[in-house]
Amino acid sequence: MSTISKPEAQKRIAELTATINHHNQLYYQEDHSEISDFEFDQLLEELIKLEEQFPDLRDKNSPTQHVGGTITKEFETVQHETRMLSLGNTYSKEELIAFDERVAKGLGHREYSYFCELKFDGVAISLVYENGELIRAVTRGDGYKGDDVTANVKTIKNIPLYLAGNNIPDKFEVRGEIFLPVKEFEKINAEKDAKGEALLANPRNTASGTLKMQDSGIVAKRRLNCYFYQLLGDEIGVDQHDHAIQLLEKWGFNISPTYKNCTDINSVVEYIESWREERHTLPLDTDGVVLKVNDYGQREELGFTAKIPRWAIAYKYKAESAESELMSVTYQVGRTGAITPVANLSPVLLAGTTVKRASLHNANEIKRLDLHNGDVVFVEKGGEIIPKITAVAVEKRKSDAKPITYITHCPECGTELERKEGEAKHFCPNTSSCPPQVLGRIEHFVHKRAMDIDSMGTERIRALINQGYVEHPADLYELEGEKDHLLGLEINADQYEKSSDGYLFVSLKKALFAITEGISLSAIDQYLAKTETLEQHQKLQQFAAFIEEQNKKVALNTASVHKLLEIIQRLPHDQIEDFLPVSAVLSMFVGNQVSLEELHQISQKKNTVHDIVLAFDFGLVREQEDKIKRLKGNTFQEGVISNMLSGIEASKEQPFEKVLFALGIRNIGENTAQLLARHFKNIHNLQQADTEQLLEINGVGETLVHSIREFFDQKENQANIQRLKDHGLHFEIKEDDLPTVKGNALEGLKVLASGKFEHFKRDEVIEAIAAQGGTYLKSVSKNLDLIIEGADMGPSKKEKAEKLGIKMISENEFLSMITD
Ligand SMILES: NC(=O)c1ccc[n+]([C@@H]2O[C@H](COP(=O)([O-])OP(=O)(O)OC[C@H]3O[C@@H](n4cnc5c(N)ncnc54)[C@H](O)[C@@H]3O)[C@@H](O)[C@H]2O)c1
Ligand SMILES: [Zn+2]
Repeated sequence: MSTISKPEAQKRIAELTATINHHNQLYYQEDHSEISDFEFDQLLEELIKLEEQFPDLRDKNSPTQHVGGTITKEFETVQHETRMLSLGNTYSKEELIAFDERVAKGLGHREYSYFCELKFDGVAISLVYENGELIRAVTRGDGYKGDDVTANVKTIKNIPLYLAGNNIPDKFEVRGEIFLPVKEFEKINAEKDAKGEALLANPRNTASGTLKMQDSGIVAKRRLNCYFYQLLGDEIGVDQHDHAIQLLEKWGFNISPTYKNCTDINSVVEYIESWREERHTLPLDTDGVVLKVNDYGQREELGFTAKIPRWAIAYKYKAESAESELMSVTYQVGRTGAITPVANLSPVLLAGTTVKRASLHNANEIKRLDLHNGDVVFVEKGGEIIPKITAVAVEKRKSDAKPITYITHCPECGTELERKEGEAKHFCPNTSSCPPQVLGRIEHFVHKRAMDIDSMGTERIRALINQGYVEHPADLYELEGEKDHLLGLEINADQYEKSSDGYLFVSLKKALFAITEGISLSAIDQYLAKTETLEQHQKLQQFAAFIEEQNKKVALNTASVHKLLEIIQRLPHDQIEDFLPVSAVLSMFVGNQVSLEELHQISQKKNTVHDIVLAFDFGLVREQEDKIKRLKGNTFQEGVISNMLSGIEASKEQPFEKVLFALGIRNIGENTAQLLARHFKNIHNLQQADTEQLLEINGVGETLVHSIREFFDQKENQANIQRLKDHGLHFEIKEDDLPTVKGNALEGLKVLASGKFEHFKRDEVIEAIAAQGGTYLKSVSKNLDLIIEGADMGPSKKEKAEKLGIKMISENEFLSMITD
């Protein structure tokens, strides 16, 4: 043990306490972390050790003495009947064995076994059931009392609201971990990315934030899930954990099938090892293994400390770290114009996947790391999905390595970048014609929920933008006239990439395909997959051996590869993993008609091979043309073009509310667009509305008023609306767009609507019921007169309604009732 004087210890304890409290507050209250779990656990461990060394310096409020969370003011506070504890944790096998020795000693060396489960990385929840019905769901809070989040938890599909079966105790409590499946998390982020919104950091924080939302409707959409791991109650009739888990399974609770009973610590270690990599295939994030003494009697003998049980411990997997080389920094322009620097790395294997890139977030991060070209860096994949660079091996830096300098101009459109006071990110201010920003606008416009134009995926839109066909949505309605030029236009899928200096690169795969003969794309794909972790020049060198294996035109193909290698040598150092400079490849095909330097320069201004070739007046023979064709991306074909054009034509029939949403006015979502469309009936009224009139509408606030003003104040927007109008889009409401009809079809009736509806949103059904003289009730009870049954109405609700003999009608029956 290190020697530290008492005053020093006192000072350090105060520091650690403040830091840990700060991170706890962030983690539990704000669903955000500034340091990794490992770093956090190390701080806590240091504090525990100091307090052990100087027991009289241990404050009863120390973070070592209570669980990290607290309750909030937003929910009702509920006292837990049994305290919700934390778990001790360790990252080392030695400590695991030490734990086992304490258990053995505590039990007087009698036989015992461990129940092993994965440690699910989500949010702890306690559910109380009475008479087979879920009556309360409470968060862990400070361990003694938590937040009542019942309404939110009830929206989680596989949490049973009612239990069916025999011998279910009148009252019991079950605990588990609410989580967001990784797939759902990725889906949410993909949607956010498409809208140019900030991405969520990880599934745990997202789950935690979701559970604390005030609107259960939004919670329901997030598709949370839950695994259960503990059963509590006076009359549950089991005295072993494995039996309790089996009971829970029988009663219909969701149990992760990954658990295992282990009779000694060695098989626990085997269990841990068997899941170290395999856990990445599970539907949720896990960060370790929890082992618990299986027998309840033995648990009681071992007891608890202030914060953790002595009969259980969590073994946590340390985030893996790997060494890699920084090849280059490229800059991505988001759909909102935000610039994100990306580190291109030599590929390394990390936590089950090959990593080639790491996010650098912003200029501050590059400064913080003091990144230089060619640096050897450490990458880590923690709770976050995208790997990050944690440090630089400065001692390995070459003496002539240049520091990375941040770009000053947008790599997409050349506009000078801006950075607002107090903001970390740089922005491209050219919202109207910077290609990724235009892309964001067009993608939003054609979206299913907006103008609903088919056959216009991201790549196709990008192609149309990059090649100057589309800048504003109104341009779409003029594509018909360009029909002939569209045929054969290159769709530059993922095969191109721009280097930090703006040079055009093409994928290695396409390049190898184009320079060789008789070797298929899929064979090249397989070769690249096999050599994934090699450095790029090794991939190229070993490709010669692969050519021999393929045994097709060996001499010719080998010569081509050598020539390519030689040409690449002559170009500047900039590298992008798995991409090659287009100029290098093209120069192999066009012979001496133009110099490599000239080609390279032009590739800085162009976005596709097609564009570059068009820039010269080459005299090419058939064979050369064929080679160039092999290098190009997919092109627009007849069928796609006609689908696209008829989709564009059909979109003219979209109602005003969809058009309004499609315009992409900031802060006008789908619902707001609908609200405004129905209220103002046409775009003219909306534009003329003064602040007061706008604020009168329920759901419209200052921010929205500002966005509306800002939008209409721009002349360009006015002009574009006019163009869209000229093309026949609807800028006023048609009366039959309105579903709410006044009448007395439900006079005096108590009505509930349940499930999903085709023609109504949640509050619209309620509105429609009220408009017909009915009273809306929230739950199924014998007071109800009528239930309108939507799709996917909860089975337990339905069963209860049937039992009570309440009349149920379908959405269509309801529609004809109110329109008669
Ligand atoms: N990065 C940060 O800033 C920061 C800040 C605070 C806390 N943290 C992290 O939060 C955790 C500490 O919080 P804690 O006190 O909740 O401890 P813990 O999360 O390590 O352990 C207790 C919790 O584990 C959960 N759990 C998951 N699977 C389980 C299973 N199979 N059986 C039993 N329980 C299971 C339960 O919700 C239980 O409440 C640590 O992982 C710590 O690194 C990080
Ligand atoms: Zn730009």
